[in-house]
Amino acid sequence: TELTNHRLDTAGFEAERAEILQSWPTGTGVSFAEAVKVQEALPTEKRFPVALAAADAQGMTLLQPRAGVALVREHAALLNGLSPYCDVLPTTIDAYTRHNRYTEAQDGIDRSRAAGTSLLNGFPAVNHGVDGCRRLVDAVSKPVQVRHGTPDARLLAEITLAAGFSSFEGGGISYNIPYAKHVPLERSIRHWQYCDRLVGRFEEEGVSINREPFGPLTGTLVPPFVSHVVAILEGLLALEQGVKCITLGYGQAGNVAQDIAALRSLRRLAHHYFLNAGYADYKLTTVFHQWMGGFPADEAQATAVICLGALVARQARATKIIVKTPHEASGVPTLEANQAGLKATRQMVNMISDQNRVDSPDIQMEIDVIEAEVHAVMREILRLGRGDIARGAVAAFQTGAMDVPFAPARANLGKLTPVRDNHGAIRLFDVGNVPLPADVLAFHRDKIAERALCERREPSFNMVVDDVRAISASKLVGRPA
Ligand SMILES: CCC[C@H]1O[C@@H](n2cnc3c(N)ncnc32)[C@H](O)[C@@H]1O
Repeated sequence: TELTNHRLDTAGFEAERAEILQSWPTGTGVSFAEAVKVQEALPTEKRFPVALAAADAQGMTLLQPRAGVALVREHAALLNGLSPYCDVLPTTIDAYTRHNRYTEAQDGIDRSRAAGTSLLNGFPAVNHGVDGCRRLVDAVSKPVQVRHGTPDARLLAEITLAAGFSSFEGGGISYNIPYAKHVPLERSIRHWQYCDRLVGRFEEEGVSINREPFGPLTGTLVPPFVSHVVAILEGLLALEQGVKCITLGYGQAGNVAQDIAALRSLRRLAHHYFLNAGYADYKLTTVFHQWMGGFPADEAQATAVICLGALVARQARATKIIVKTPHEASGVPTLEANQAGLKATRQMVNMISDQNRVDSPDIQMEIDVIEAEVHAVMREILRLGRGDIARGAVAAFQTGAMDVPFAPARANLGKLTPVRDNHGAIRLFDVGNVPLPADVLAFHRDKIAERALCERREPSFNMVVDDVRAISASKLVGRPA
């Protein structure tokens, strides 16, 4: 049946559920009635929606690391090592599981056991099953979220939610375009309607589960409007399936005014589109991801990047920060490196929290530009989808009206090309087929011309390449050698 943005019907959902739970042996351990009981038994200090609502009400910013290792006991020990330095916990899922390659994940578990150390780049939750995941949730003392990159996360959602995880990251666009190559967008959006419907079913039983679309996308010079449109679409798709607790995200790009503007505009735009679509019964929070691009290998320099992200997130009053580590350039961080990133972030957040928010004309100008861009693209999506945003999203990626820079997916056109301006803000070197208004295009052109003049070189793809490498080379703008 054709993809539409309508709540999945019960019969269809149940039929699909039976099929999903048969797709791997651990699926047979899932019972929805039992899952509701496990969720109901969670103490409030282990509920993600409660932590988010409290932080939002008090204007606090929660710290969350990423972390995931192969075996239950080691992963629990890792999370308990991080817990004193953060407010909410992750469980980063391994790459095999993200592509439903559970046989290889099992092999990774067996080899990790034999080696006495994790040989996977995350926690293989599907293979550990409900029992293993419940042991993990019982072993920690803070809310735990599933963080991954899975186009088909249906079984992962069933197992982890049945075990007491109370937040689930991802979406049908944000976990396809940056994470997959050959998965049709219709398919991943449809799979995530299932995940959102499952969360909606928990909500109907009085159990709230947080959903967090993946904001940063490719994390490489992504213009704020591009990630905002995906976030808003995935928020709308989730609301239609009965999700009530939504966190929308944004990945730090580097220019302080633009990043603050991006986070503030994200909240306003989301409410605008959610309310316009007729939803009112939801809780919205925001998450700021510290720099997602290339990191300096030097740990002191990497810590500076982490601190810049902490400052901006707190200035923008993000509800949550995803914290990086000084090992970002090398791979899966050690416990100590992860703790270091959290401690530096906490120090910065504390020092900023007592201060008033900085405001500047730059911030409002960036907000105006982002809002004009988001409205232009959302209008096109609604036109292409004849009012249906699921169909409109698919069509927009086909025409290039939506286009994520440096994305691997075949579903993505890849014509839009970003570049930094003279102050490091993300501008458009090539707008591709994105239908932006003429005055906005002129704004981008002028800002890039300013840099070209200053660097005495023509705007070119060399600037883009220089920018992609700049922060690893301890700069923001990729100045010519
Ligand atoms: C959004 C995903 C990219 C980020 O996710 C981090 N990441 C991936 N896997 C793990 C892991 N197993 N433990 C701690 N961090 C991890 C990377 O470093 C990067 O920052």
